Amino acid sequence: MNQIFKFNANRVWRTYQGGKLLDTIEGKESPEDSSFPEDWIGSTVEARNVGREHISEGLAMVTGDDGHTVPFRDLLTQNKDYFLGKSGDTERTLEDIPLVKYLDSATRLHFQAHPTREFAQERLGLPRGKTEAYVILQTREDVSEPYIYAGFQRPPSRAQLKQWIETQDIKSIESCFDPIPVKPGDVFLLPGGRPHALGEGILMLEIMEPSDLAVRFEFERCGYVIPEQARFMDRGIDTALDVFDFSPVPPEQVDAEFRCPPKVLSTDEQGNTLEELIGAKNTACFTVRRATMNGTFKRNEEAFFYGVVTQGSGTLRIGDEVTELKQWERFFCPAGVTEFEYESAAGMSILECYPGNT
Ligand SMILES: O=P(O)(O)OC[C@H]1O[C@@H](O)[C@@H](O)[C@@H](O)[C@@H]1O
Repeated sequence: MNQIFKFNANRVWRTYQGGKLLDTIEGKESPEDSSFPEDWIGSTVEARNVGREHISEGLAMVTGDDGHTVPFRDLLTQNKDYFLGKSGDTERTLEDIPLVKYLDSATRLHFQAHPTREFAQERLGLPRGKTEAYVILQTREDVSEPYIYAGFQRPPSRAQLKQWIETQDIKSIESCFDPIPVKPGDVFLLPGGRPHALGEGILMLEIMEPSDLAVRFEFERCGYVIPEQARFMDRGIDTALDVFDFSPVPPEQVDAEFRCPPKVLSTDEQGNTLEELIGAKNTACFTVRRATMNGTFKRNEEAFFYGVVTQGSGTLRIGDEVTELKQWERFFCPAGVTEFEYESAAGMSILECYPGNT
């Protein structure tokens, strides 16, 4: 079996529309927006889609040498030591594996907030919350000012928000936010608790804690009504309101709070560069780096990671094993692979998504 696992598309049903660009990437004949706007890359997490419990979606499947198709996470648990490795002296578990998605929005998403890890553990009895990061890859040409909403610039009181949610006064809810402009290359970290909504026309790589927990406080978008059970994580509105971080993020603090300027970790005379996009100073939940190369780029890494080719093409070599990499392809590199080499004559850029420091 190859040491590097490549993944096929793994589209997941969501409450909003999008995915035309993902169809195009997959080479579909008539790309179109649909209720499958996300591709969960090598996912070890099952989607929570109320009303579709009879369908298992989210988990990535891989085919072993014996021809059997199994969930990728089953394969990982068969040899955790090799695939997941350790953090210091502590063995890594499935809960350390970030969930990585392509997300391609055709419409603005409904307003939502995700629990922090502490909230998930203390209040929901679940191991992980959903702090998430966005790496913007493309925006649609017909959307002139692509944006996201994040954090309350003008926070309402808890009682006020409760009333607006109950009466679905979306205009008032929206007035708490300013659109934050986004462009390809931008990186954001959205800690659990921060209310947000992604704008229309954005293709991004989303990296998050491995869960599918959301408080959805806008109940109808583009004709689709979110079922009651799916609004407040199957709890009441008061528990849902406890998820929110009401502290203000005034306009002049938005960048410092959410934007993550890349930090160059290393660069060489060939033009190979390794950057940290999300690191320990941003969150303990996961780490994201960008490797950009021209020619041969030798790498040493102790931790496992998901790699996503966002530009160009080339190869990844581990000893004699050579894996071809084309734009948009995605793969998993086990912790047991500590030395590898990227090679690209025409240039290639890879986003590498690692576990965090916890
Ligand atoms: O799960 P629904 O409500 O369709 O939301 C869809 C998406 O919202 C975004 O803000 C992210 O949190 C995604 O990870 C999530 O999948």
